[in-house]
Amino acid sequence: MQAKKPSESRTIMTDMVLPSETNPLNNLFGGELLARMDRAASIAARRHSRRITVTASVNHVAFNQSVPVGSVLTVEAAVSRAFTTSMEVYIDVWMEDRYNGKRSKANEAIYTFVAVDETGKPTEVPPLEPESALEKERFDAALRRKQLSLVLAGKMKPKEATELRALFME
Ligand SMILES: CCCCCCCCCCCCCCCC(=O)SCCNC(=O)CCNC(=O)[C@H](O)C(C)(C)COP(=O)(O)OP(=O)(O)OC[C@H]1O[C@@H](n2cnc3c(N)ncnc32)[C@H](O)[C@@H]1OP(=O)(O)O
Repeated sequence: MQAKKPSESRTIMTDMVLPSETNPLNNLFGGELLARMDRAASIAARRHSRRITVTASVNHVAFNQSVPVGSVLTVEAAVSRAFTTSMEVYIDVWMEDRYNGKRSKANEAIYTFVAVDETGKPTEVPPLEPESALEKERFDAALRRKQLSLVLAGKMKPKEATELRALFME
């Protein structure tokens, strides 16, 4: 299968924060943000694989900054590494200040998607070829994150997580 670049899966969704999506402090619900990220990441995984994709795990989410009602939020997702049937998707969330238009990083998350056929059976995806320094950095660390996710899910024995263990031996 021919390798693809992260730019081929990059998905950018911009939308505003409505009052119905906020908590009593008038900030965006965490669950609403997770759903927006899932939608963008799912499209990125589909653009990379051209297959049906399912969310296998949410590996990392950091709510660094609250997002007030009325904010304009941009969710940017791209495949950061493809394995055999799974893809890691890195999501950056940017917030635009409603008064001065200044853009700041509001959130970051990493999701894992698996490409499946019509029967739900995992199916192979094209490899990923990172280009920029940031894409290469995310690509390199993705294997350790996959191993951590599998260990936490009870799908891999810690002693088999060679690259992850090496991180703690340095
Ligand atoms: C084109 C443009 C227009 C597109 C326009 C479309 C718009 C579209 C909008 C849709 C809007 C939103 C859509 C969201 C998508 C859902 O929300 S999907 C619903 C939620 N997710 C699910 O229901 C998934 C349920 N789980 C499953 O089906 C199975 O567990 C899975 C994920 C297929 C994995 O099955 P399995 O038996 O564990 O398979 P296995 O062969 O062991 O593992 C397969 C791969 O998954 C990896 N894996 C399994 N578990 C984990 C884990 N916990 N952590 C990391 N990796 C894991 C394995 O390592 C393996 O990776 P590879 O080494 O092959 O790369």
